[in-house]
Amino acid sequence: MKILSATQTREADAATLQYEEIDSLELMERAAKAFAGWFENKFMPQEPVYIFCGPGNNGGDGLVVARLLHQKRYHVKVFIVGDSETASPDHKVNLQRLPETIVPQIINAATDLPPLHKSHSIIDALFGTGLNRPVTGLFAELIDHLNNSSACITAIDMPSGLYTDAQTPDDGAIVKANYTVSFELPKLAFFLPQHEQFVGEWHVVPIGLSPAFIADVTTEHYFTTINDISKLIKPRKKFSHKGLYGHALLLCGGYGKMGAAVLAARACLRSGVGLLTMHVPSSGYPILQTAVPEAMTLTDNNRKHISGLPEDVEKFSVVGLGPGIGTEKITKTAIGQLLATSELPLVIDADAINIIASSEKLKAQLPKNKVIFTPHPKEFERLVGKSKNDYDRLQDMKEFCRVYSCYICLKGSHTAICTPEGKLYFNTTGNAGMATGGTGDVLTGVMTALVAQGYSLEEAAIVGVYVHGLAGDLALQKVGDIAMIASDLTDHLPQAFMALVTA
Ligand SMILES: NC(=O)C1=CN([C@@H]2O[C@H](COP(=O)(O)OP(=O)(O)OC[C@H]3O[C@@H](n4cnc5c(N)ncnc54)[C@H](O)[C@@H]3O)[C@@H](O)[C@H]2O)[C@H](O)CC1
Ligand SMILES: [K+]
Repeated sequence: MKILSATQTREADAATLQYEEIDSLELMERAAKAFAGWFENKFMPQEPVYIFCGPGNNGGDGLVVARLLHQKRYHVKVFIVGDSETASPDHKVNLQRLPETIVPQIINAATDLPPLHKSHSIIDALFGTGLNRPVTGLFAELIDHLNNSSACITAIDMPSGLYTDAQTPDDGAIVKANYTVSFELPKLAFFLPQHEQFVGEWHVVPIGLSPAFIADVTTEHYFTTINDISKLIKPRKKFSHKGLYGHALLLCGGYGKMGAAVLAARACLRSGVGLLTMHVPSSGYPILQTAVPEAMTLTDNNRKHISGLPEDVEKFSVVGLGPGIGTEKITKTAIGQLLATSELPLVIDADAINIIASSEKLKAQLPKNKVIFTPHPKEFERLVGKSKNDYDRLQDMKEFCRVYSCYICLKGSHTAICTPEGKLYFNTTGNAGMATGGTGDVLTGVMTALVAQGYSLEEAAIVGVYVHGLAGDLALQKVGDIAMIASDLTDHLPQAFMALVTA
């Protein structure tokens, strides 16, 4: 699904009015109704609701929400900041439509700020996608007041003060919402880790923005949904044999880190690969043969580290490398040999990323359009460099993928997948329980298996990340986030793939 910019959201808004021949008041009513529906499911009518409205249509939404919640017997108080003479037309109309029993309180100075209590439920309707400068002055004082209270804050569309799709200047105040309920599509800002404290838990409610407009609009930014991903899943053929599903090679493991190889191998096998060969340091032989009997195991000449490659590397469909391998010189030499002699697609993780990051020569040897990197933020920094903020990091990632014609999956709460053309997909599965050792090794195994089966690199990257997170979400229901370990993900891959096939 597409992520629209603030400008495109406004255009979608206008297109919807035109196609549906409705006026903007009706769309505002729809948006507020969708928000109020969400709110009623979350908060009981007994709790006093304080709604803070700004001068634009976000404030207008707040006024409609006040009317709708009042009808549902919520105890609503409305606060309007500044001069309502300069408010947007739809804001003004909905101010008139408030029931007589709701008398808005005007905030003209800091002394007008109401005391707040943790039993209050706050709705932030100050600014939405129309924010066009950092929030300062009285608005900023109000935002500080809200942030310093212990009341629960729900933002309409955007946490006020946060730019929708660009870096917010440092001098602007931003609401720290517990929940953000946004209209139709999530905003780019929601996917960036630096905004977690402002956006809180985000939800999207549909308001019927024109599907035709959304289908036509061009963007580089996408988020993945179960429908997008299930369409990409390749059904198994009836007259199947293992030769149809590729032969993967995993170069993984080191002395004391053979578990990484086991995790990657099991995940690879649970993701549909036809055949799997492991190449591990020789001390890993009994471990792999015992722990993963389905995989074939080749041993390196070195006992502790990978120092070379198997013969006939070209017979494999894909190589996954990195988990547990360390950064010894001999291992670096082996990777150099792989890059110099093979044109196979590669899934590169962990210390293989660190090794490549440390050498311009190796970077220059990366085969074009054949590499997926799966770094966590530290590995990303070594590979691509340090970025000033999350937006710059997206630009830096696009630039790196363009220069080296590669794919990057930057792992995080919303893993970002970048293509050589600069397309960015944000993943929507996964949870904090997955922040534990070995889950990255599982991802390497999953993605390697998908490439082996003939998924394009773009498909393997977005499907792999999605199914890995979905396995984590399914595991969450059984073991919770605190006790979750990487093997729980592998154990839930079958259920995750089944969910995608039947979606
Ligand atoms: N398509 C949709 O999703 C719909 C969205 N709706 C809601 O409308 C807002 C956007 O409304 P808009 O009037 O364009 O902008 P805002 O309310 O966010 O604010 C504009 C208002 O505020 C002034 N302003 C901007 N920045 C600042 C600042 N830093 N300090 C002070 N004042 C500022 C600006 O000059 C304007 O006066 C969207 O988020 C939704 O909530 C519709 O209701 C339904 C369709
Ligand atoms: K808001």
